[in-house]
Formats: sequence, structure tokens, C-alpha cells
Amino acid sequence: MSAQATTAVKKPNRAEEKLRAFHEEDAMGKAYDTRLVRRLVPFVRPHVRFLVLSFASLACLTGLNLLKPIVMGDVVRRANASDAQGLVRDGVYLSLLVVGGQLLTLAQLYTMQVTGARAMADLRAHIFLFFQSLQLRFFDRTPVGRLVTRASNDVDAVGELFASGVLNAAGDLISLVGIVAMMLLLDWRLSLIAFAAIPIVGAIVQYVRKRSREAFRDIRAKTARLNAFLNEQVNGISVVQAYSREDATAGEFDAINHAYLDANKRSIYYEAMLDAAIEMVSTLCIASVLWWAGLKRMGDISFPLVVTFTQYIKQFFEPISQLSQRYTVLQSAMAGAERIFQLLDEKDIDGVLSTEAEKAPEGPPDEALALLDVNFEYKPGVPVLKDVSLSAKRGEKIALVGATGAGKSTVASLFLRLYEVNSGFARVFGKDVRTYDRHALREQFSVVPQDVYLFTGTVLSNIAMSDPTPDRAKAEEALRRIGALELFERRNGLDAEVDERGANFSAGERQLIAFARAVYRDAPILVLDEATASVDSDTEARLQVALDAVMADRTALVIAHRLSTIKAVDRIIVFHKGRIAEAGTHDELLARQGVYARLYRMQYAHERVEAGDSLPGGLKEIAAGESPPFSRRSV
Ligand SMILES: Nc1ncnc2c1ncn2[C@@H]1O[C@H](COP(=O)(O)OP(=O)(O)OP(=O)(O)O)[C@@H](O)[C@H]1O
Repeated sequence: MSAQATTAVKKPNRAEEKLRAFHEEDAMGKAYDTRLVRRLVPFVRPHVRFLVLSFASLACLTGLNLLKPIVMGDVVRRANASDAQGLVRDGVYLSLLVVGGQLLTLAQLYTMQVTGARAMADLRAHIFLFFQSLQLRFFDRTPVGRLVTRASNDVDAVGELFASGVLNAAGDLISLVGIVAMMLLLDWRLSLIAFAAIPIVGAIVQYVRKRSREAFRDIRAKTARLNAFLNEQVNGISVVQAYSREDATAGEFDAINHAYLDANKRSIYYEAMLDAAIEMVSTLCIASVLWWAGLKRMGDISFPLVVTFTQYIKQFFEPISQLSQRYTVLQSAMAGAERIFQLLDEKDIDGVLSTEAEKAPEGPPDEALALLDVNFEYKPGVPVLKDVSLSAKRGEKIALVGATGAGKSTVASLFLRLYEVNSGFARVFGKDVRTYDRHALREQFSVVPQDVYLFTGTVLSNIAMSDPTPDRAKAEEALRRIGALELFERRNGLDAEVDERGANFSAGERQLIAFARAVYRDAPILVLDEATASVDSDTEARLQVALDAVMADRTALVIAHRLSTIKAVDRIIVFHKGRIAEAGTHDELLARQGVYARLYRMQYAHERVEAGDSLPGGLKEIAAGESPPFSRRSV
């Protein structure tokens, strides 16, 4: 282990603390929980025909295995009697048993695992659809790593029920009963010698089971931590490299990786211990039977009987050893199922307003957007919007301005119902947003968000993402309208590949694609949240002209820091610490000499300094000493 890792182990580091939540949630439940099994049934039911085939094969296989020792004993008897014909017949029987057994094993494993793979694919799809129906509030408080673990590792843990043959435990039990019956029928005294080993095996299994269960729980917790850490660090790799945190991060990873390795080593140790112990006990048992047979100088115990009996003893310990391993898998599957269903029971579902809940009174026919006395907080006790009321008529363009963190983007999120108001109402086209079907509501909006997110694919698939069948001509037209067609044509146009998160495009190019995406969608309301923050001044000027055309017959909500970009809107609403400080046109607000006028003057002064102009008296000081309250994101 590296030096950093050693330090990291001693002192809980940032990742350790942040990921402790995974430990806490990772309680190992019961090994078998009927409630959870019942909830898994709907995912297995559509594939039940495979399961029936599997159990039928298993029953036949168990029967065939019980016959094998008898034939072996017969082989010895016929060999003793030099019965060549009988030996040939036994050879044929044995071959049939082996070939038949292998064919049945093949059928049994295949059908069982196909059932599991299909059921787990359905479960994963269900979880993914469920993620999409959750409100953003849920994702704010849940680490991505945990959600990824739910849809991957936890589903895999449940799938192990099928893959590792836990359900074959039914077959194990049947064969155990069959073996015991056959042994007793053959010779009850030899059987008693074999059964004397049961308490010893029981004690070993109990000792190992408890410890391997803890090791297993630890592995699951450490897997979740590993996933969460990798997810965060890979996403933030550019920052890690820029701030030369590679060594520190490697140290943190080393600690987490070693903890994972240790948990695995413990689990491997106990599994190996169990295998070796059961093998030893079974060999001792065989030795005792041989000793007893020798002591009695065979007497009424024949040589073929001893051979048959030792074969049964071997078969007797096999399911016992497997039962204990399957118990661990069963327990981890139940823990996985419990975590999955806990997630699926989540209440933050993005639904339609229930009929009893109070809804906003209907708005006037010409109203496009309205907030009525809205209060909102992301986290309880931290108000973000306070008593906010505003409205925009159809076709009206309004701008929201205010300092960083004043609550402007939050207003847009409330209209799209990405978050729910705590009190008051949000209305779109005169209707409470909660009375809409969420798709119908969001179809009213074209959004250019502050943080553009591109998906792996092509420029076309990203521009036309609102369309199940992307229309090339329409996407090209969208790029042309925003004046960016030429820029993209230089790099393979609409077919240019987009890497994960659009990493192979500049921030400005990503913003242009987001613009084209909004134009393509062609919705009646346009939301531009700092939409030109990442493009150069030339591109911005061209965009502005294009935008005026796009906005012409639409309602628009423009969020901007650069006040020069919003002079032409119909109304400007100024936010200050979550409240509306003032509202009016650019000229009205300047004339009022309030917050907007002050902000505008400061920004104007700052721009003049950057441009190298001389400043009017008084503004020089502001420009030199005071940074503008609006952050400038463009260069
Ligand atoms: N998902 C979230 N969870 C918790 N708090 C949040 C969340 N999103 C925003 N906030 C907080 O709400 C406040 C308002 O955020 P919002 O993004 O609306 O501000 P804004 O005016 O758009 O700021 P900016 O100009 O920087 O984009 C901020 O204090 C922010 O920290």
C-alpha cells in the first residue's frame, strides 16, 4: 500500500466520510423474506415456462444421480464374478447415466439462467423507467453512485438466485432425502457412522456462515463505495488534473480499494475453509466406514456394498456444502431486493395533481406564464423564492435578472415542474402546472439551459432529441436559423460524433447545439437560461438577430447576466435574494434609479474598462475596485 494510502486509512478522508451513508444503508436483512419474493414474482412470471422446464430437468437429474452408485456397486460385483457381459451392460448403463445427466444439466442450467437473465433485464428496465419518473428533488439528495449500484450490482445480486443455482436448493433437498433413504436401505449401521458426522459439519457450517455473511455484507458496502468514488473522480478528472490532485486521489482510491480487497479476501478465506472442512469430514466418514467394514472383516458387508456406500457418502456431503454457500447467496439476493424495492417505494414521483389537492384558479386566456405568491425551498429551512408573483402574456418576452444565486433559474424549473412549489401556484397557459400530464406540460417549452448536456451520439441525435424520428432537414434548418450551420459543416455537420457529455465540443459549440435543439423543438414558450454565456461576442451578436426572429411569435423567458442582451425584451423582472425587487422596461427601470439602474451602470463601467475606454467621473472607482454583482461568464 502506498504512503498516502496508509495515511488515508488512519485518518477518515473526504471520500470515507461522504460515502459512509452506503455503510449505514447496507444492513443485511433476513435470508428469506416472503414479502420480497412476492414482489419479485411479477418479473419472473412472464418467463415461468423456462423455470418449469428447469425444475423438471432438475427432478430427472436428481433421480439419475441416485442410480449411479447402484450401478457402480454392480460393476464391482460383476468384476468380482468375472461377468464380462454384465460389465458391458453396466458400462452402457453408466454411459447413459452420464450422458443423460450432462444433457439434463445443460437443459437445467440454461433454462434457469435464461429465466434469471430475462427477469433481471425486466427489473433493470423497470428501475430505469422509475428513475425517469422521479422528481429532481430526489436526485439532489441521492448520490448517483448509489443509483447506479441499485440498477447494476443489486440487480446482479438478485440475479445470482438463478445464476448460482440457489433455486436448485430444492433439488439438493430432494437428493439429500433420496440419499439418506438409499443409505438406510443399504445398511443402517454404516448409515449411522456417516450420520455421526452431521453435528460436526453443522458446527463448521454455522461457524463459517456467520463470518462469511459479515464478509459478504462488507463486500457489498465496499462495492457501493468503490462505484461512487470512481463515478465522481472520473467525472471530475479534468479538475483533479488541473489541481494536481492525482496523488491525493490515488491515495483515497488505494484506501477504498484495499478495504474492498480485504473484504473479498475474508470471504474467499471462509469459502475455501468451508470447502476444505467438508471435504475432510467426508473423507473421514469414508475412512470410518471402511474401518468398520474392515473391523467386521466384511462379515455381511460385501465389497460392492462398500463401494456403493462410499459413493453415497460423497453425494451426501455435496448438497450440504452447497446448501451453506447458497444460503449466503440467498441472503445477499434478499438484501439486494430489499434495497431495490426501497428505491421503488420512493414517493417523489412526478405525477399529476390529485383531485382533492387545491389547484390554482384558471388564468385569463391571454396568459402564458404566471407565478402566484410562490414560496419555494430546495432544502427545508432554506427559502429560495419568497412571495414571488409574476406573469407573462402570450407572445410577451420577459427577462429575469439578478445576482448569482438570486433564484432566476429556479423560476424556470418551477414552470417546467422540475420542482414543486412549497406554497402558491405556477400556471402555464392559464392552467396549474400540476394539472398537466408532465409530457404535455414540457412539450410547451423549448429550453436552452445554463449547463448544456449533450448525449453520446451525433450532432443530429442531440439536436433532434425531442423527436423519435430525427428529421435531418429540420435539424439543418435549426442550425441555419441560429447562424451555426457553417461552423458545424466544417466538422462533418449533423453526422459529427458527440462523445460522452459532449466532451469533444467547446462550451460555446455545446451551447449552439442546445440552441438548435430548442429551435428544432419549436415549442410555444422559449426559456433561455444564460443561453449566450459561452459564445464569443461575434457569435452572440449573430445569435441575437436569429433569436429575435425565433422569439417573434413566441413567449420567452430570458435569464441573463449580461444586461446588454435583454434591452429589447418587453419587461425586465429584477430578483434580489429570492424576491422581486422591481419590474419594468429597460428605460423605465433606468429612470427609476433603483437596483437595476445601479447594476446596469456598474456593468457598463466594467465593460468600458475592459474595452479600454475612459470612464465618466465616479464610475472609474467602481470599475476599478468593485466587481459587478452579476457574474460575467463570457470572455
Ligand atoms: N438542486 C438544488 N439543491 C439545493 N439548492 C439549490 C439547488 N439548485 C439551486 N439551489 C440554490 O438555490 C438558490 C437559487 O439558485 P438559482 O440557480 O435559481 O439561482 P440563479 O439566480 O439562477 O443563479 P445564477 O445566476 O448563478 O444561475 C441558490 O442559492 C442555490 O444554491
